[in-house]
Amino acid sequence: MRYLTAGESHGKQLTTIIEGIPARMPIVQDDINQSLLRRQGGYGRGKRQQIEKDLVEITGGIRHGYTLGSPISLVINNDDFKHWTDIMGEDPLEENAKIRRVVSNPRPGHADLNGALKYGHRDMRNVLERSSARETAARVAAGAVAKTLLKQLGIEVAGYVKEIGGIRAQEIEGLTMDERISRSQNSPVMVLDKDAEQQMIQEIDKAKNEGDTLGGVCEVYVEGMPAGVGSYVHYDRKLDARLASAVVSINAFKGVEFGIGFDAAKMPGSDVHDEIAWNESKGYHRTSNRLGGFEGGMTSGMPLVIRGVMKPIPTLMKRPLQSVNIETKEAFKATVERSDPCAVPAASVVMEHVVAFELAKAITEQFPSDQFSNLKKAIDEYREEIRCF
Ligand SMILES: Cc1cc2nc3c(=O)[nH]c(=O)nc-3n(C[C@H](O)[C@H](O)[C@H](O)COP(=O)(O)O)c2cc1C
Ligand SMILES: C=C(O[C@@H]1CC(C(=O)O)=C[C@@H](OP(=O)(O)O)[C@H]1O)C(=O)O
Repeated sequence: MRYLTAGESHGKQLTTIIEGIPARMPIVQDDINQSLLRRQGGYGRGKRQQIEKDLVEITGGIRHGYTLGSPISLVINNDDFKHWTDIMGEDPLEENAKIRRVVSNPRPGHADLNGALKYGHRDMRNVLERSSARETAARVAAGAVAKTLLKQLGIEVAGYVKEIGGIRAQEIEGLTMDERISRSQNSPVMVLDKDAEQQMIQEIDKAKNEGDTLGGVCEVYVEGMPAGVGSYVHYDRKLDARLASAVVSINAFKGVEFGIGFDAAKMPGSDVHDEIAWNESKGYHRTSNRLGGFEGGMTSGMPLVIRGVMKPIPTLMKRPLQSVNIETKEAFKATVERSDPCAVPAASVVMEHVVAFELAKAITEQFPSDQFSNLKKAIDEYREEIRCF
């Protein structure tokens, strides 16, 4: 499986093309829309989300509610485009450059300057339009298709917020998967811990009033992955490594950890590793899950626990960062009209979908996947095989 996306933030639309989804898999368009709507929500979003209503149009690869095995193409319109036709529409005339509002002021913390240097764009709108996290809508659409596949194989993926602006959600023992999903989806900041929720809202409001922004940590929790998905034989087949790459590829994500993650550095080995046990009903399992469900680049059969850290949004409303105009070389402060004060809740939805895509990809590589029924049968047989191993 693989996917590509195309489209600019204020252009006409975003397109996703997904290749490798098995044929004859049932799929519901509204499930993709639910994922898109979740990504648009979350406390701390800016004014753009009031303009957009992300709904997917299926333009290829699905017929009468089933996948065909051919590439799936999905389109999401940018409703804001109607306000940007002069700037983003087709207009080759140089004298209209003013109308196109050429961007010569690179914003720190964005792709603007590095992208301009690399591609030679003197109008950095050509960089920022594509490097914008608007593209994550197209990625969520791809991930929603992957989630549909996983769910029908008994694998559930939940994404939620773990930390915002230094406020950390407490771990709640014994939550079921359904509780994780419903708690996060019924929380304005998409967090499982109700006490932390109120504090996070206060911190976001404070940052917003001060014209500042907040980052945080998102967690993705996965149940139902059989042991042995991924591989130890090559660096590029290690599933944890692939997930790390996918998570850091989300805009503004700066790091990843699995299970206890960076805390492992402070602990002795006896407190870090997960001991192996066996019983008739579960087969092999671990008595703890500190390593977050991965050993040797493969799943261990325990729930996957993956966290990603998001830096605070770089566009600051009242505390603009210092930069340099690329035409005049004069210093200026990067002012803006609109930006998200905190997009960590929305980013938790993006991370959930990005993780789902990598898991579905690994599964379809490992098991026969031309037809969905064959994939399902193969996974069921494999689960039984490893239970009796
Ligand atoms: C869901 C989401 C929404 C974002 N919204 C904004 C925003 O409104 N303003 C902004 O300056 N950056 C926003 N960002 C962050 C930028 O896209 C990101 O900092 C930029 O692409 C630079 O990428 P890098 O931090 O990965 O280097 C958002 C990121 C995500 C994931
Ligand atoms: C459009 C989205 O996020 C955008 C991501 C983004 C950025 O720089 O990454 C900047 C903002 O763009 P705008 O200036 O158009 O408001 C966000 O709104 C979205 O998530 O759908």
